[in-house]
Amino acid sequence: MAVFTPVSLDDLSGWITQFSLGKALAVKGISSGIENSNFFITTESGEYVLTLFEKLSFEQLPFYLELMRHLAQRNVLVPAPIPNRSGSIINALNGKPASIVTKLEGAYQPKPEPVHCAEVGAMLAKMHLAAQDFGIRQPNLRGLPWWRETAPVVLPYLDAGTQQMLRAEMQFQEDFAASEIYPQLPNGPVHADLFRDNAMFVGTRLTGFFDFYFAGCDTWLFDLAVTVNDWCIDLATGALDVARVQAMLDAYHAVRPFGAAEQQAWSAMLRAAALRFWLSRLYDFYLPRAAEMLTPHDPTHFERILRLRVNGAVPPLPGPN
Ligand SMILES: Nc1ncnc2c1ncn2[C@@H]1O[C@H](COP(=O)(O)OP(=O)(O)OP(=O)(O)O)[C@@H](O)[C@H]1O
Ligand SMILES: N[C@@H](CCO)C(=O)O
Repeated sequence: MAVFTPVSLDDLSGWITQFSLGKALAVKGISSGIENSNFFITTESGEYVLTLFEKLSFEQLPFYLELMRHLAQRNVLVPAPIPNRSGSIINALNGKPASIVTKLEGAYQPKPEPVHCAEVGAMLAKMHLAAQDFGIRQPNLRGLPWWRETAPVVLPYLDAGTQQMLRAEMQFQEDFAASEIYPQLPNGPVHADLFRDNAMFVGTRLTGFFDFYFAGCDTWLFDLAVTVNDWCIDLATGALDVARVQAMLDAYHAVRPFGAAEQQAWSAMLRAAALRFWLSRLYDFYLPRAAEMLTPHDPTHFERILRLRVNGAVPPLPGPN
């Protein structure tokens, strides 16, 4: 259920006149997604996606939507927000902030192969470079300060052995963040949630990344680690698939070569990326919030991934050219 605020063709017909998109012809609710109300809309000028933001406010939205506009203008494959005739990309509809963005072609790839991972790696590097001069700064709101707040809240729900693992990983990440390596890692605006269901493909051609609503400023390597931990694993076990990891890392490196500090930080960053989603899934599982938690994601998936990243070897980043 992903339409919390309904929009009729009548509602849309009046509202759309502020855009240069022609008349509204159709509006259809999108059933996936748990954060916002999303619709495919058809106007005389084509197909678009309309989003009504259920939780994010007018003040919070510019970071995400202006980032998408910035990236789209630099040929990074992301949905482009459509401005109204006054240039505004966030406009109230049925009492909620709303935006129209271009519709990406294709579908998400549930079983990515090395060729898909290479496309994603190259575009991710391009995105990091293109976002460097983006003018609005917002930290990753699911970064270390949020882990510090959240770990004590979920700890009481875990058995003693799992509590011990979470405490140990928090300490490891505190030490890593305070190390000499950490400040040497390049950073900037990142997607921070680039799972396989947040990118579209037509065959093996990537058509774009979407769902930027966890974006924030963080290290580029963290973004890559989040991406590798979802795209390049066997979903059943969490084990890394070396061919997919290699394809993604090589393609990223070809666009934006890794530095020495990043090579040293890689294994710790894969752990950080696993910890971040383990914590959010634990929180959503044990402290559900009304309708959005009808089907909470399984936290043990990221607990398994974290154990593997702590105990197993990980393929290294490609070296200097
Ligand atoms: N620009 C786009 N082009 C094509 N399809 C899109 C676009 N934006 C969203 N969609 C479709 O709408 C669905 C829901 O969007 P999204 O995943 O952003 O939902 P959400 O509720 O905002 O977030 P979440 O994934 O966190 O629940 C996507 O799975 C995708 O199929
Ligand atoms: N990608 C997140 C969901 C939030 O977008 C997860 O799998 O836990």
